[in-house]
Amino acid sequence: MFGCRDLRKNFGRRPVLDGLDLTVTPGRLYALLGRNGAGKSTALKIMLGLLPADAGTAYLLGAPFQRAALAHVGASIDGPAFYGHLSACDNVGVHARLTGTSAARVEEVLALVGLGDVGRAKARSFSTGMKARLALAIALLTDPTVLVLDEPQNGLDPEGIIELRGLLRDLAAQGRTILISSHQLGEVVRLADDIGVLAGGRLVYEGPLEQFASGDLEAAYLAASAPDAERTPTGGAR
Ligand SMILES: Nc1ncnc2c1ncn2[C@@H]1O[C@H](COP(=O)(O)OP(=O)(O)OP(=O)(O)O)[C@@H](O)[C@H]1O
Repeated sequence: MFGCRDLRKNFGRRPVLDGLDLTVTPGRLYALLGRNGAGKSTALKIMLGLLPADAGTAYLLGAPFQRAALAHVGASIDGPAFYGHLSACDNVGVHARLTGTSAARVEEVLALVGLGDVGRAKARSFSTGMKARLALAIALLTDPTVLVLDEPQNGLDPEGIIELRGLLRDLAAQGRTILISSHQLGEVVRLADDIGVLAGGRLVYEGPLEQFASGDLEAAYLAASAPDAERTPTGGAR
């Protein structure tokens, strides 16, 4: 299992995560949704061991989190970080050397994310969307079974979003476990199988996207994700 149970995290006196339970099903694309500042990045960082929790348990590969399991995880959190003076190829190459991945795989992932033709160009010349693709290439480098992407659609144009959707759908169809975050339901509606809506430090809904609301999805999301919404469990909500 990939997910967490009763995760709690305060920054100062402010609870950001307040008993978060989350479960990502292999082979299904899970989008963690929540407004700006809801705690999505915090949750992802704790689940990847980048930030300590105050309480609760993160699970990776079916067991409580252990650093060694990260060898099976590809992630892009907190936006792309690159060496601007290096080419796309060399940026991915740095990670390839660190992870013992072949040079052939570097070319392969660059092609996979649509950067095959610009591999020699310096990363600092890249648009936001190209940088997002480069971050994805690095995340995919080790052919991970678990993929975690913080707001992967940020900066992508409509064509890029369609390509990302195809790529992530293919990866999910191969049985991989995929968790992405987003603050906009509209962005994930055509991408996710399952969603978790984070508000008030916990999930107010977790389950199949199509069961989230019968009518206006956006209105339902805005109501569910409002920080001051009344937290009364209904239907599939928790
Ligand atoms: N290291 C930190 N120290 C103090 N406060 C923090 C820290 N990291 C995050 N926060 C606060 O915790 C809250 C949740 O932040 P987080 O980045 O997890 O939200 P998010 O849902 O990912 O938001 P966004 O959609 O804007 O990326 C915010 O109020 C943020 O200011």
